[in-house]
Amino acid sequence: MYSASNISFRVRDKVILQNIHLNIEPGTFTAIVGPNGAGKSTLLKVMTQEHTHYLGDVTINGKAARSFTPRELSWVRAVLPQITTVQFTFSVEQIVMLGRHGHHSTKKENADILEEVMELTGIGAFRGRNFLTLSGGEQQRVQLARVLAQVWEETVYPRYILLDEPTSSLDIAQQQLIFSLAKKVCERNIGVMAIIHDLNQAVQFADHLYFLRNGNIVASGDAQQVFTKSNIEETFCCRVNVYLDPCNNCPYIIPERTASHLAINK
Ligand SMILES: Nc1ncnc2c1ncn2[C@@H]1O[C@H](COP(=O)(O)OP(=O)(O)OP(=O)(O)O)[C@@H](O)[C@H]1O
Repeated sequence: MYSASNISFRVRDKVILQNIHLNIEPGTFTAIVGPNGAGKSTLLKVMTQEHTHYLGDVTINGKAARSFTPRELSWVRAVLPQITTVQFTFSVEQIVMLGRHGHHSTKKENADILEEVMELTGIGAFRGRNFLTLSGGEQQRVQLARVLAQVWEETVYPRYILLDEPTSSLDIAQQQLIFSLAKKVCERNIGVMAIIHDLNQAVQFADHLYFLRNGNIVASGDAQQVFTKSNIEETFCCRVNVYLDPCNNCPYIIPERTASHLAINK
């Protein structure tokens, strides 16, 4: 399990996270939702050890995250940030292979992993292309393949991937594809944590959801437990109606068009 216990984080006198408890179970999909500025990306950066001056404990498979070397961290968790900038002319294959950096694998093992993740993410057709010439959706699938390559090997310990809004700027089909792929890799005993803005997507894919507001977890549980009108309205200050989608057998929301949300929680 990947756990955050009693995490608080501040920048100068500004409190950004307060007493956060969060678990990512291996083989499951955990979604973090919350309004802009709630602290979601900061929480992800604390989990990944990009931010280290936090209070509380982050543990990965029972071991303090602070005690991992950067290389050890790279074996156990991979991160897809909101924006990944590539400045140089890398081929698609080269980008995916960056995920194998730091591993002690043979050339053959790396080549096999490359093939598997490229096939899963459907990027084989442009393996030799300059990454910068790909569309936004194609680039994001390549970046996902890189992240998967990093934690693909079956190991005795569970691995994790952490995704920060992986589908912003993608069309609806590409969004569904990215989340479907992330959900599928849970089958390899990989725990997935994703920051998701689209609540309907979060509830469709997540086994467990955390609602974050003003640096606090205000609700957590499975969809049935937390995806309620009151939780959503209080967290997002927006009036919504919750319905049941008979196709996916999961709830979905439609926000109200009125400006009455401005009066919520003020
Ligand atoms: N280095 C910093 N200095 C000051 N304030 C910061 C710093 N980093 C983050 N913050 C503030 O902390 C709050 C949480 O930021 P964070 O990026 O974690 O929010 P978020 O929930 O990911 O937002 P969004 O959905 O808009 O991406 C914001 O108010 C942000 O301005």
